[in-house]
Amino acid sequence: MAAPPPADERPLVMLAQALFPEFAAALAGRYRFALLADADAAAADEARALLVGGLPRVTAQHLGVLPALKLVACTSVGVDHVDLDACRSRGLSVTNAGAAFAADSADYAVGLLVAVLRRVAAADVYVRSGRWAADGDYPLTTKVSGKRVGIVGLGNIGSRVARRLAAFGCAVSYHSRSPKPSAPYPFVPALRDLAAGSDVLVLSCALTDETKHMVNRDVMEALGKGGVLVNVGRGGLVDEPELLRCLRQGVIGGAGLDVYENEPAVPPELLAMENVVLSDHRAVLTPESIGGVLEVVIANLDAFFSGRPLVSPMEL
Ligand SMILES: O=CC(=O)O
Repeated sequence: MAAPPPADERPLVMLAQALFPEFAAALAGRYRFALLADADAAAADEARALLVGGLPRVTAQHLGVLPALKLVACTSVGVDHVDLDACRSRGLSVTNAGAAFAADSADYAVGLLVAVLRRVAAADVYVRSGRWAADGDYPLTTKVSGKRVGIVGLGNIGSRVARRLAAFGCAVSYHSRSPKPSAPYPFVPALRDLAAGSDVLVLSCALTDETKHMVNRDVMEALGKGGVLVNVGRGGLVDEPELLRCLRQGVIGGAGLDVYENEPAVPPELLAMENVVLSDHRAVLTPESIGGVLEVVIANLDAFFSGRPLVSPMEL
């Protein structure tokens, strides 16, 4: 009689949603997977780790069907899509992408800043539509080098934005929950004051109950009519209807937006504004960064299942 097949000893990892094929291929040798939406009771009872790929909403109810759960491993930097209160009260560990996306996000923030101040996208449309030959040069735009830039959130991304802009001769200052003793830039305790002293405000902080709608009319009025808002954090950091009003009324001068409050919905009014550069929440996404995140996820899962300290645990 043939011997029974050996038991599959790979640990089970529950998936909040299907993985990118690259992720699935790289992890399949080490782990078994079940998809939360389809998992049977045995898998739900067994799973000690939940892998949250992308930004699907993970509620207390989702967590509640996984009684053995100890780890929520996210592939993103921001974890506002996960009910962190529920994780805290269950004593779950949560990990994020660490610094894997930071360079790409910082590069992109600087790209948006340059694109808005120098009207790169509008000039591109101008040339493509034949208006250069027909109507003459596109109007003059604004110099980037030497601008005063206020960075909101001086973490892995914000600190890289600061370093890049220092090379442009920009005067960088920042606002965050608390001053960073090692940062060589002035800390500004009130966001309104940071906006008042900046030509450009770059948002690179997490979305939390405290930071939701932190950029309100008052902050935009302080930024002023020549001021530009760049957001590579989360749409919810900004009161979006107020942003639309401020752009329409010329309260601020422009915006570079990679994120929105209700993605993938983009307020239609933005589409017609020449002083606004838009993209589809892609600041973090390059094949190189995705490879880096894969390494962080594998390192966290391997550490968890072998009882070693996690690589990128979040403070809850
Ligand atoms: O926005 C992307 C992320 O948080 O990783």
